[in-house]
Amino acid sequence: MHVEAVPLYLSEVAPARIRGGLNILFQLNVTIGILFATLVNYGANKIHPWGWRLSLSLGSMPAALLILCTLFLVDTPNSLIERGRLEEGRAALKKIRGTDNVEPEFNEIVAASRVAQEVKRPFRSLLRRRTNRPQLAIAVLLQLFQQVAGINAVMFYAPVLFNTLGFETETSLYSAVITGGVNVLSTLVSVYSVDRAGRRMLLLEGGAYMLLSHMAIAVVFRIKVTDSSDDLGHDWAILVVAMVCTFVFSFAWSWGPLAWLIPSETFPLETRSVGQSVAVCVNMLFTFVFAQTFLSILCHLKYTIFAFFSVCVVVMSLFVLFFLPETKNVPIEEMKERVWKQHWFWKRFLDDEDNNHVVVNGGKSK
Ligand SMILES: OC[C@H]1O[C@](O)(CO)[C@@H](O)[C@@H]1O
Repeated sequence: MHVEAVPLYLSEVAPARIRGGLNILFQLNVTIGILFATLVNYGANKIHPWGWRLSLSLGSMPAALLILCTLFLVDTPNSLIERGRLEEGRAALKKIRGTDNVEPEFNEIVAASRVAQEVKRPFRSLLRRRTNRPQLAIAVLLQLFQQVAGINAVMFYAPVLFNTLGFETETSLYSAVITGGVNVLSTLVSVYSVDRAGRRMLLLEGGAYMLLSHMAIAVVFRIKVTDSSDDLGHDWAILVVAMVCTFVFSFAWSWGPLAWLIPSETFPLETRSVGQSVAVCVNMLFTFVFAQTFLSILCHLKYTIFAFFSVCVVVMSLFVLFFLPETKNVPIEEMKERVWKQHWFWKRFLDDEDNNHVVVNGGKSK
């Protein structure tokens, strides 16, 4: 529930010019959580025989903190207005913008909420109406791509992977702490640059480095890991660790945070919550599938799994190049006019909708 609600909440309250950076604070906290968990595992590994109990139970701490902090949150103006609480919505908008001059934005949200109220079944509308296809396709594909790029092969199994490269258990856990630290630092890069460089640029650049690192790992495994020995040798193992860090570094400034940010800012109000839920569902489904299958896939496919990740990165980068519109600095309720209706491919879905209105309204276009 938090994964669905937090990116949406952040995108709705943020002013357009810093929306990306603010939204990415969500993923930053995910990465801090992962680092924290890895550090706990590193320490708990030394406590016999009950260290694992400590590892598991400490997971409740961030959950408790989340519940506590949620008590202090106010509703977003968009949500208040959508539920008909106009004056409260206006007051919330003034409060979060720090100015009384909010009428233009208030009117935009009111207009969006009128359209939203006409949609009685958002989930059905999301799946059936052509006009929702662009956002739905992008949300689903970004989540799918984020996972097939191989991040959780690394995040979940880094210690096992490093172990198979010949590192001791302790060194493997330590290496996982390093990748966790790289993950946090690089997400900070994204917070800083997403509203300057734009979403497309980060995804394309990140993709290039991810490709490079996957290919390098595939080549090293191909050359050095044979059936008779799984031990790479010190220098090669260090090279692989460096490439894993490069991969995590480039993922964390690009696909990691942006697969959450973009769906949360592109859906119109009427399908925003349900669209984000679909995105979360796809992400969790593929995370689960990877968690369950990666080790046996690695045993069977060996180095070719990294070749597979490389192909995925090429496909997802081509998708960004041709099909992902830039949403930097565009106010969230203006996406339809300024983004979708201008895009060479996706605009046909909205043109059809306008034509339908003309027919339905007997020639009176809305
Ligand atoms: O930081 C890496 C983590 O981020 C996610 O992609 C979520 O955005 C997880 O699937 C992964 O474990």
